[in-house]
Amino acid sequence: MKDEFDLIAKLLQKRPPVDKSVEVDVGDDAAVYRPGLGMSQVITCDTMVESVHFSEQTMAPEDIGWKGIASNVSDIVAMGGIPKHAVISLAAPEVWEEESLLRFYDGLGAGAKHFGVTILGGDTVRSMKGLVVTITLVGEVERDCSLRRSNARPGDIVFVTGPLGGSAAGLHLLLREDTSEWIVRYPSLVAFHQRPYPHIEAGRVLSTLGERVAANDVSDGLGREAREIAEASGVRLVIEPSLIPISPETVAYGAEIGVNPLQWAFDGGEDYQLVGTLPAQSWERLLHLAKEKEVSFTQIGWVEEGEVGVYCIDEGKRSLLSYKGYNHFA
Ligand SMILES: Nc1ncnc2c1ncn2[C@@H]1O[C@H](COP(=O)(O)OP(=O)(O)OP(=O)(O)O)[C@@H](O)[C@H]1O
Ligand SMILES: Cc1ncc(C[n+]2csc(CCOP(=O)(O)O)c2C)c(N)n1
Ligand SMILES: [Mg+2]
Ligand SMILES: [Mg+2]
Ligand SMILES: [Mg+2]
Repeated sequence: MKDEFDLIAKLLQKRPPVDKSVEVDVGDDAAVYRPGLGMSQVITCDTMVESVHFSEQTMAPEDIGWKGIASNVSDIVAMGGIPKHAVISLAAPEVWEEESLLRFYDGLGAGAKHFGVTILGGDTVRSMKGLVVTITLVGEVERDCSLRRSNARPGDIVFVTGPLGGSAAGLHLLLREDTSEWIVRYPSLVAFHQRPYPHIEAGRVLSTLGERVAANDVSDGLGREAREIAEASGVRLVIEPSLIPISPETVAYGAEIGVNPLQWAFDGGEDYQLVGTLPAQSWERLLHLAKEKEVSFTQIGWVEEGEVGVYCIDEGKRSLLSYKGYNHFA
């Protein structure tokens, strides 16, 4: 690369085309877009830091780009929204040469295309150590239809949208010294970690249901995300661990190395499924709509009155959840 501007020009060739809601595209001081009529705007940002969120051993440059988009899409999905436009802040050290940065943008562009996101700009600077990627994503949701963490009430059903713990199992496998032989045996675990697929339709089914729905995406582990719903709503969530969907390969890998896969589900994070609650009388209608949209919802528990928190139920006995989830500063 000749310089910063030459690099930006090359990176921009990797992004999907913009739609007609964009009034001013990349190339000016800021981008301008038109929000959908009658829609509320949703905005989120997430950062990925080398050695914290990924390393050379765990993710190829393309995977970092894909996962950066996916983790932001996941937060828009958790509000029931449609992801729309993103800006990308990139701080790259010298060791990240042009070829690797272009590969990072290949993954970013593929993710953006898959999730229907346009890239409207960003910022490119030098970092002294480690790659740092911050993505800001805007989306939209029908007015007053967003999925709030504070929406859970006693009597509701607690659900998740897909298997949990797979990403943490994949990370465990990728960090092994003898990783290559395990990758061949458990490819789906590597995919859970490197290529998460938040389900936009799952969030959309929930936000267009016309019901009171709470939701949170599982970035920090089921234990942490469920607790955030319990605390925001002032209720008790009761989870039956045997109902938590865990993929067969996650179970098999856990059994082989002597780890209870529930630990990955509760504490691992980065699964980017939803955990949420909704009134029990709407459950059958949700399942019917979900079938049409090819998304899955699994009941894992229910909401009760009582001391705020997350409880697990085992043979009829409730105990306070001991799993804490991922915490950057703990
Ligand atoms: N530095 C910050 N300044 C202002 N608000 C922040 C900051 N960091 C987090 N928040 C806000 O705090 C809330 C919780 O943030 P958190 O990052 O835990 O949520 P999340 O994005 O769902 O989780 P994750 O980052 O694990 O995906 C969000 O509403 C977020 O916007
Ligand atoms: C090399 C390496 N070591 C550890 C982890 C695990 N990890 C890092 S951040 C995070 C929570 C989600 O991030 P955030 O809360 O910032 O959205 C998790 C589970 C990883 N992915 N790669
Ligand atoms: Mg966040
Ligand atoms: Mg979130
Ligand atoms: Mg987090």
